Order: sequence, then structure tokens, then C-alpha cells
Amino acid sequence: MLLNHKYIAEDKEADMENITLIGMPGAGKSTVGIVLAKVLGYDFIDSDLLIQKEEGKLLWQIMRDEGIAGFNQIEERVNSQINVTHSVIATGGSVIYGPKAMEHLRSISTVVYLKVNYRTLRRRLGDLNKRGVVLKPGQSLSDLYQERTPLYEQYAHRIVSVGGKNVQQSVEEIINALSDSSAVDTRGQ
Ligand SMILES: Nc1ncnc2c1ncn2[C@@H]1O[C@H](COP(=O)(O)OP(=O)(O)OP(=O)(O)O)[C@@H](O)[C@H]1O
Ligand SMILES: O=C(O)C1=C[C@@H](O)[C@@H](O)[C@H](O)C1
Ligand SMILES: [Mg+2]
Repeated sequence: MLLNHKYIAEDKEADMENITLIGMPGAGKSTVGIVLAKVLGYDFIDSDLLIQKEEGKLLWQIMRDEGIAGFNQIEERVNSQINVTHSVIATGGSVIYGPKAMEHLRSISTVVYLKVNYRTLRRRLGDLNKRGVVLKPGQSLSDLYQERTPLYEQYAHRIVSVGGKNVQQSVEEIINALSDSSAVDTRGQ
């Protein structure tokens, strides 16, 4: 049920107090995440903004100065240090390359993979280089989608398909998935 605030108080899983959104760039982690936080009465944080604040640089400047591997290390460190309660955490799409960060996020939150089909992503993303996506030389969006999908699935407690949905519908789906004990749950595996 949408906007069921009882969920916050009564669902055991909500005791974890945080929800982390993972998924491909353009999946809507930031766009949907802030609305989800508002609906639940949670705080909202965006890992990408934390990284920029800590480093005093924009993401593309960090990638330019430190390279992709350096950016990934910074991203792993910053995400491993997140210490919040009652928050929706929108991560950057490349967070799943940092196993320490993912274990930390899994320990402080319910991790939700926002799954978007390839065609929808292609339409949303436009020029990947302008967006500052972590791409190896010669890697296409299709390559990236195939490389990352198993990692998002591996780290997710819940998987929510949001490709054909607007922001409001996506928020509803996430809340439903969090309330549904039969939904995909990979914890303990
Ligand atoms: N139904 C939808 N849900 C979410 N975003 C949508 C939708 N339709 C179009 N968009 C657009 O897709 C983009 C989603 O980008 P957003 O920055 O939220 O993705 P992200 O998952 O946070 O990516 P990143 O990993 O780069 O941080 C935005 O430009 C948003 O306006
Ligand atoms: O998916 C990615 O490779 C990225 C997504 C962004 O959120 C940023 O974290 C960064 O630009 C890399
Ligand atoms: Mg984002």
C-alpha cells in the first residue's frame, strides 16, 4: 500500500532505519530517492555529493585528476564511512565496484536495486562521457550493463523494476518491495 506510514514503525526491516538505492547511472536513484525520503519522512543523502564535498572537487575533476581507479577508491572510502539513521542513501552507479563499501551499506541499510531495462537507460543517458560514467577504454553502455547487472543483483536485498514507471510509481514499488517478505532477499547468501 502506498504511503503506509505504519510500515516505518511496525515492519521489522524498517528497524535497519536506512534504505540504500543502487543501480545503473540514470536508473533514478537520486531522482526517485529524494521523493522516497520525503514520503517516508526520512533524510536523504547522495553519495556523489558526499564525495564532492569531501574532495572539494566535482566528480569529473576527481576522475580527471585521480583516474578511474583513484575515483573508485575514493568512492569506496566515502561510502564505507556513511553513518546515518532514518535515511535514504542514493549511491553512485559505480559503488558496486567497492566491496567494502557494499558490505558496509548492507550492514546499515536495506539495499534496493533499481533495475531499468537497457533500452530505457540508453534513452535516458545520452552522452556517457559528458555524464562522467566510470567506463574502461572501449567499453560501451551495453558492456557496462552486462558487467554490472550481476553485481547489483549480488548486493541487493531487494530488486525493484522501475523501467516503465514514473517517479511516483517507482516510489510505490519500492515501498511495496520493502513491505513484502517474499520479495527477493539475498541476505545470508
Ligand atoms: N520514470 C523516471 N524515473 C526516474 N528518472 C527518470 C524517469 N524518467 C526520466 N527520468 C530521468 O532520468 C534521469 C535519472 O537520473 P538520476 O540522476 O536520478 O539517476 P541516478 O540513478 O542517480 O544516476 P547516477 O548513478 O549517475 O547518480 C533524470 O534525468 C530523470 O529526469
Ligand atoms: O555509474 C557510474 O559509473 C557513475 C555514476 C555517478 O553517480 C558517479 O558516481 C560517477 O559519475 C560514476
Ligand atoms: Mg545519482
